[in-house]
Amino acid sequence: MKVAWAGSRHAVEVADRMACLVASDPVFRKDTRTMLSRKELFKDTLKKAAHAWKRTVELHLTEEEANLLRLYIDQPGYVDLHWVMFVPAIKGQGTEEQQKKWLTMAYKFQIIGTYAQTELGHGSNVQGLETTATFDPSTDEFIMHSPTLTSSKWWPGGLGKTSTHAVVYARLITEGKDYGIHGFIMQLRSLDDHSPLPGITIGDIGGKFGSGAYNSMDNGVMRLDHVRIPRDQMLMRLAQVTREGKYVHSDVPKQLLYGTMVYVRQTIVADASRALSRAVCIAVRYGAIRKQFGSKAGGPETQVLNYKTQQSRLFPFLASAYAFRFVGQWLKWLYTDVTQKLESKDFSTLPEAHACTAGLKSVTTSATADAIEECQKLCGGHGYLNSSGLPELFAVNLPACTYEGDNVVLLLQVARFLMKTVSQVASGKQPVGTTAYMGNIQHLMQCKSVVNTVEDWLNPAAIKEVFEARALRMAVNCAQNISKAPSQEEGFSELSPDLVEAAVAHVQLIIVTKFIEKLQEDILGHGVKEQLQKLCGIYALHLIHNERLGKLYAQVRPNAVALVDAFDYTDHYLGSALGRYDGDVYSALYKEAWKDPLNETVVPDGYQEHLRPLLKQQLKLSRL
Ligand SMILES: CCCCCCCC/C=C\CCCC(=O)SCCNC(=O)CCNC(=O)[C@H](O)C(C)(C)COP(=O)(O)OP(=O)(O)OC[C@H]1O[C@@H](n2cnc3c(N)ncnc32)[C@H](O)[C@@H]1OP(=O)(O)O
Ligand SMILES: Cc1cc2nc3c(=O)[nH]c(=O)nc-3n(C[C@H](O)[C@H](O)[C@H](O)COP(=O)(O)OP(=O)(O)OC[C@H]3O[C@@H](n4cnc5c(N)ncnc54)[C@H](O)[C@@H]3O)c2cc1C
Repeated sequence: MKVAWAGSRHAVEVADRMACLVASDPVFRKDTRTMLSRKELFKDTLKKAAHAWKRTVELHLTEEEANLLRLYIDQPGYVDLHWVMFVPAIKGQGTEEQQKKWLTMAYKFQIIGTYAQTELGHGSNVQGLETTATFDPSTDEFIMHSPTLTSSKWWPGGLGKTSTHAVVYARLITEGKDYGIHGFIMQLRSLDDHSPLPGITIGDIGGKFGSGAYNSMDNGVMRLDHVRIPRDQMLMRLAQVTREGKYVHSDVPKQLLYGTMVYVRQTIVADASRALSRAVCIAVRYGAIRKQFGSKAGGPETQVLNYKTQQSRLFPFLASAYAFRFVGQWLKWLYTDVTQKLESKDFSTLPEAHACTAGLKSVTTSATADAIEECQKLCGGHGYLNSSGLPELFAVNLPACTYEGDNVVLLLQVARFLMKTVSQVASGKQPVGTTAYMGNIQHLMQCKSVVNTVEDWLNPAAIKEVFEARALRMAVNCAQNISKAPSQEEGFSELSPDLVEAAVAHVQLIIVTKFIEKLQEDILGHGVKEQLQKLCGIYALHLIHNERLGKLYAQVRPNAVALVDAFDYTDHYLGSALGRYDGDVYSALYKEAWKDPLNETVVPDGYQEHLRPLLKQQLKLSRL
């Protein structure tokens, strides 16, 4: 099962090696992280990042190994933005010459970069950004400026205190005309003393939800006051400004400006499955250790994992973790495929790649955030302790519903793609890829489900048909209602809640389909495929019909702990007293409690000033 989860034996081996490297290095300790002040936490993040880079160089780690090392360190920081957004933005939007110049420095960490798109006033509406980049032909420079308070860059990770450079998104103005949003490479801080360059006001935007968690990241604010940069720092793969100030568009679609977001959304699906699997791992393992109530005859107490209510709340998450993992692996393939096509100037699959990444990012991150919260409840009181690992896991993953595109905004993008496809089907065009099922419109609009029993839910063809019919009928229904509205725009707006539901149904169909396709591969190991079939059935059935699932849960229960062990997480990475591999939960909780700074003294600070006088006064009064 470990191989099925990781994707290959090689993937299991590399992941194990990197996880152990992190777990055995004292610099990467994280058990007291939630007790650090913001300043201590930030410094700790800088230390870990520098140490990780040192180890990467010393051990000549490959890119795959270095990425895993960073993952297992498990502490958001500026390096994430550098590798996940700054470097890909230059790769996707820079010319070959620009890539050579900037990536050479970025790969050696001679510069640290971030992705500065969002502003105080606009995040979702990228076309509404206000920062300007005005070309000055007299000096061959762009003047980068924040004309209003709301144009202040706001949120970019690493911007607050760390980044020396950024890809800054701004409205390009040349020859008096506004050509809309483009990317520019800007140096922000001195490479000698790290002070902001003239005209740049920069800082951190302040503390965020939860202790520890995303507070390790210095999300930043930046104002620009007529800062000049050379013309060749405009990212020029999509469009160029000539020496004379002429705007020239390349023969690539302008949507490639959003390419970095497509890339990151794809990686976020993998992050979501990992976060969900961690929460499920904690809740399942703890559920096997925790016992409450016994039989009336005074027999042994029951493992809480044996309660049917616990299973019906928890096993759909276990199934979802596997479902998201497999769809994430497929999405990575889709992204690689579309990138190769783009390189040979085939842009035909770009809309589908956008819809798939946007939709899967939305559905998986929303489900994951909800599931982590529920896992906290599934662990009872102890789940609420920081030492359970769940509060921090929740706080770190909750913003994934917002960053890289608010989930509802992205689902509306999927809906727009679906409405277009429905109208193309109506005019006789055969849909392809993940919308190919829409071509079967006659049958799917009328067919009746053959699913009656739990066993039917293990029949892939039956499952697929149910999901296809549901998704298609919801999409067609929306399209018909939009066509009755006074205008397409008004109809879309009025029906947006239904459109979001139709988009979710389409995305769930993709997830179910990819799970089924996974089951058609050669899967080694005794009983592995059978367990995965049951999980696939649970994933599909819990979305459609919450009844009849008990039988499947009972079949999964004997292997529940093994199914979470297959995630192959070290105790260091899981970071949970409740989810420990050895099950020694109570000693761990007890030990963790004593690490809290409040326990450094037996009598707390503040006793002399506030507690003692109060108690003495009350004592005096009671004696009167
Ligand atoms: C423990 C450590 C973990 C490490 C993990 C690290 C990860 C990093 C962590 C955090 C980083 C977070 C970084 C950020 O958040 S960066 C900022 C991200 N911002 C957004 O995502 C903004 C969302 N908004 C948008 O994407 C767009 O504005 C929009 C909603 C898509 C609307 O755009 P616009 O107004 O231009 O467009 P239209 O709706 O009119 O669409 C025009 C056509 O373009 C097509 N389109 C839109 N987007 C794309 C795309 N990305 N790719 C391809 N095509 C796209 C759209 O479908 C329209 O096409 P049509 O044919 O219908 O005209
Ligand atoms: C932790 C974190 C890290 C981030 N890192 C970065 C970074 O490194 N670089 C960067 O540039 N940005 C970053 N961001 C910003 C992030 O990308 C934006 O916050 C995100 O895109 C959402 O935009 P918004 O904040 O403008 O939300 P808003 O658009 O203001 O959303 C507010 C509400 O309005 C709704 N809404 C908005 N538009 C519509 C619509 N058309 N139809 C229906 N409902 C709508 C949304 O669903 C939401 O409920 C980060 C954000 C967070 C939280």
